[in-house]
Amino acid sequence: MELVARIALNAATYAIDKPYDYLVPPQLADRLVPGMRVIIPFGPGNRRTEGLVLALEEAAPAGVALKPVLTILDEEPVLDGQALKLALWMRERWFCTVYDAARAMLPAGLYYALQDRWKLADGVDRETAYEAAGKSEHARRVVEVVVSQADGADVATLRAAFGDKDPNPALRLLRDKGVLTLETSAARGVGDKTQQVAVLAIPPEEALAQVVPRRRSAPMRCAVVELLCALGEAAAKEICYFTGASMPTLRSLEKSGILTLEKREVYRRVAVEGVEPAVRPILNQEQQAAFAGLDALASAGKAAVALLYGVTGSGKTQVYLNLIYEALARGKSALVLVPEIGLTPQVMRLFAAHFGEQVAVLHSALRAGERYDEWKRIRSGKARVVVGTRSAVFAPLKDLGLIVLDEEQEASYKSENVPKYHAREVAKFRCVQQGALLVLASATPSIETMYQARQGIYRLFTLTRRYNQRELPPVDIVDMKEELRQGSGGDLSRPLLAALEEGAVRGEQSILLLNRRGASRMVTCGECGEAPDCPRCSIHLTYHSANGRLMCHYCGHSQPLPDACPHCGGAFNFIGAGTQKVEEELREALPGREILRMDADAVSATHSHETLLGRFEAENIPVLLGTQMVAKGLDFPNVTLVGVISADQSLYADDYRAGERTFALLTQVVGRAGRGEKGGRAIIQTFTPDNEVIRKAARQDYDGFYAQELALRELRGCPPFRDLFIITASGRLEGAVLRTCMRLRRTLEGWLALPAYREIHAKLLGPAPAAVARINERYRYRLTLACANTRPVREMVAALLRAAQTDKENKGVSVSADVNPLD
Ligand SMILES: Nc1ncnc2c1ncn2[C@@H]1O[C@H](COP(=O)(O)OP(=O)(O)OP(=O)(O)O)[C@@H](O)[C@H]1O
Ligand SMILES: [Zn+2]
Ligand SMILES: [Zn+2]
Repeated sequence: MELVARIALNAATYAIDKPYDYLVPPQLADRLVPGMRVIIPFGPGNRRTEGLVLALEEAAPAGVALKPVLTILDEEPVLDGQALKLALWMRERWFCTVYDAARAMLPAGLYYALQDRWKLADGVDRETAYEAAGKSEHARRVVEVVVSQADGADVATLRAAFGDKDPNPALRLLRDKGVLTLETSAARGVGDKTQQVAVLAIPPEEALAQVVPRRRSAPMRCAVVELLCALGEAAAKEICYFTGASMPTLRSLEKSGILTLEKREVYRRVAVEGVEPAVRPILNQEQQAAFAGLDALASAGKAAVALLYGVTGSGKTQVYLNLIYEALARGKSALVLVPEIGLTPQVMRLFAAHFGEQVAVLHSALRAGERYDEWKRIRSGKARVVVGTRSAVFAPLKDLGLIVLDEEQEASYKSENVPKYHAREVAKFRCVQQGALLVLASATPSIETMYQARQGIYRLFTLTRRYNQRELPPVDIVDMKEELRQGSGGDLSRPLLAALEEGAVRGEQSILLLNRRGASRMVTCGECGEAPDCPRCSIHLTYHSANGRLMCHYCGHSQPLPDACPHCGGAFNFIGAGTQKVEEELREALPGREILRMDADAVSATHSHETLLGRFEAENIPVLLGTQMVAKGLDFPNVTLVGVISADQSLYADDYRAGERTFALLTQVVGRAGRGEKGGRAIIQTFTPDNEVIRKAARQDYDGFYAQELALRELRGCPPFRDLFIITASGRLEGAVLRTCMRLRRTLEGWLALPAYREIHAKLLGPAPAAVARINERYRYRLTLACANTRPVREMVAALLRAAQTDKENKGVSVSADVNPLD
């Protein structure tokens, strides 16, 4: 019998991603565990590549000799058995490789970079090497480069020394003669951080007896020992700081056997400072009822999904804080996911106040070291409550009892990069694995989620009232067409301006939402109407005031704003009410009133999100104007007016979720008003006052919106009735991309006619150009397959991708798939 490791390859493409068998040599057998990464030879040239051990099996030697595992990279497995299963499931579900999934699950600080180095073989010296190179000029050059580098030459160095010649034939020749070997080393992105801790090695009395009599001659030794006797142990750095001693003093005390210096791991953390501990919230009757029902589910130890549907300000957060307290008391851990835009300093403080050091925070803005260290705190069990954005769904918590997805309808839960997972689905899978409860919380649940709840698949808990019986604010709709007719041409209607002024006079505050992504503006020529395009994408460039440049959001291209139109020399206009333009209009209309602008520009430049919001509250600034950042989660009691400057903007995008997004955004922002004792109101400006989505949002009529939207989805064949598999082909040559798409379409048509797939009842659409037809010089066309997301369909799509990737006719075209994309 021999020990065989089944290994997923880092370098595998989707078409060849499967477990590969390798022999585990006896000297590695007792260390290797599934979930560890290894270095293995792969392919005809036996290139060193990184692999992940999925399983180990005893097997009778097969006919062919297996290649061996060369090196183990991890001391402990980085993924446990459940995480490995999750990776395999993600592969099946989102058409990615196992390694794509594993990379999403691990902090980048754990990634290895493999480096190949050519060295002289054991026992070979320079002379022998030159001898072996003989007269070949290339071979002599190779030897020269290799011996000039202390620990061998990497490929880049060799290439550089060869100019445009290829060093590989010479390298192979010398390797075959036994002169050179290729070694692969692995370097990790981020190392563990340690600090030295001094620990008293003998009882305090003995230690003092040794140093106190010599206080005169060695005052530092004495001071250090006295401090240590008081503390037992302390970081070496701190001892030096408090006593003025230096490291040699500590080392000499170690030599005398009085103390020992130990290396301890420390965790890099972003401290949330000045947070007073909070007490567990006491719930009102309605909250208590929801909590009791949810807690019964959580304590049953069986996997379940629940929707906590509650109007804005009803206390959903208070309910799930209580659930976390209960989970911790049962010895379980808890995970709370918030949307990208929702992880505000307010939220971080809230969790720190309740759970202190037990909280770990994971989000994309952390530095690699911080992220890696939080990951370790979670894995070691030191942190048992995790708050984070999308990728935190993979946090390596043990004994998971509860996952909460706050604002579960948010688009940022769906990854737009490979692997294109949805955090809600991953959370569901983890809850099934662990027998845990998944709570989806929202005032405006996604249509899919509410549908599942109404079908009885998810349990439904409802909070109908705002906390303290506070009324939801009344909402007025202002028809901007009418405003135009009356001769007011700006972005701000007269009723809105009047309400802003009234609020300011009373010393109250207002929030204004500009419903538009980012702070960027489009630029057009006032003479010929041309708008500068990105040279690499089929999209107009937008102007960024922070750096004064035109930029492309898709490929990152940026260029200075030309003085004049390159076509006709005309002057540029800036269109679209950017926040800055509205700010100017506001300043004119409300002279002497302070206005705080919060958008990507204002936040990134000098002030953080937190300082801006802190000022808004502390200085009682009358008006806060911003993009979507101001719509969600903010809780300021003195805000009595909310205004939406342009409700229409997000409504007429051409994807099926536009209505849902707009409804949620309007409902959310209206919910920011009247949270305190004074009550409040909201004003929505629109060019389409009869639009049902806007009208229903103004009435906060989710049920009405749901009914209307569900009927529309059924008619159009969208989720939850059908899932959309989007197969995208992209490449530099438009014709080739289109031909690939046509071939894929014919293949699919053929398959769908087979008896095995007849049950699928799919609707096949396309090829059609993607919404942005060219990105980064690559054309993109897509096919849409609308049908229920079942195993046979996924198998069919997987087979299509594999066939597409291996078909020589598709050279230069890459093909990928996504399910229910949100863009
Ligand atoms: N049981 C309670 N005890 C004390 N304060 C409460 C309680 N329930 C709610 N509140 C207060 O009411 C406000 C709204 O509560 P919370 O933020 O939990 O609501 P939410 O439903 O999560 O709101 P949103 O959907 O708007 O984010 C907060 O200021 C919160 O402190
Ligand atoms: Zn022009
Ligand atoms: Zn571009």
